[in-house]
Amino acid sequence: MRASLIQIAVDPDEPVDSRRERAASLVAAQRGADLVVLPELWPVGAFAYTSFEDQAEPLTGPTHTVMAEAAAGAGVWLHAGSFVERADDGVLYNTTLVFTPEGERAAAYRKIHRFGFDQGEAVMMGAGEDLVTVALPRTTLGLATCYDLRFPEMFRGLVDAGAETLVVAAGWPERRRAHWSLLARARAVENQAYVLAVGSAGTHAGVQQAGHSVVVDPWGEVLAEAGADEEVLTVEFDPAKVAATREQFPALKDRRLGLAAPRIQQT
Ligand SMILES: O=C(O)CCC(=O)C(=O)O
Repeated sequence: MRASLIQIAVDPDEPVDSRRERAASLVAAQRGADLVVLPELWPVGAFAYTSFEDQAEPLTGPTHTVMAEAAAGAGVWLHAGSFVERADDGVLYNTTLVFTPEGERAAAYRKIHRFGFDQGEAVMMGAGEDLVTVALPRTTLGLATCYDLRFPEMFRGLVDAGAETLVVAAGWPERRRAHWSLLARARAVENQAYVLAVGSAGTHAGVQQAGHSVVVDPWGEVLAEAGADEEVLTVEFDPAKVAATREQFPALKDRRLGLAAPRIQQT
């Protein structure tokens, strides 16, 4: 399979509509790829909290329209990163869209773990409740967004639901880049799955982005890694390696705690 990770730069001086069109052009240029992935909140910027209300869109708003057309135009599976969704009840969500090569929406995932502790996204947005997987012809994707990367139990849940390729769309800050690289590899090794982690470039509301999108194989080897600036990271990977790794080194079969309610000894 060939995947293209579009590490788009978010420049506050670039109008959102222009960036949407630019993202669509970048997707169009990936014809021939099986899967194209964009990062978290690239239309508005992951840390541009003061713009969330103004830039919120319904599920089928402008980002949905432009990305559906881009997927169909390029004939690719498109993980369109995430955007600020305003639900019918007015609640905002950090929502990821996935489209088929025909431009049909295959999935929508609302970020489960909101970042910011007592501010920003954590107080401005609702939390998703559902784990989401998407069956492609040769692999099953498990969807995660940025801060989700810190929660291994979520990834184990995705693996239990059949995910073999874990896609993390992020707007990860440069100052915690070491965590990004380490956690992406950890999630791949512990789940014996591919990890496609795509970040953004540029500076969102003063927060320098880490870039360094990375693709890790089920053995923990880094297959490809981007630099800090805008770029498209293209990688070929063999989905069959997930089953082969799980068969050759069947650590997932040795799990104990999921089998029954664990006994807890407290002294
Ligand atoms: O966990 C982190 O260090 C970064 C998370 C984040 O920036 C986000 O979820 O938007």
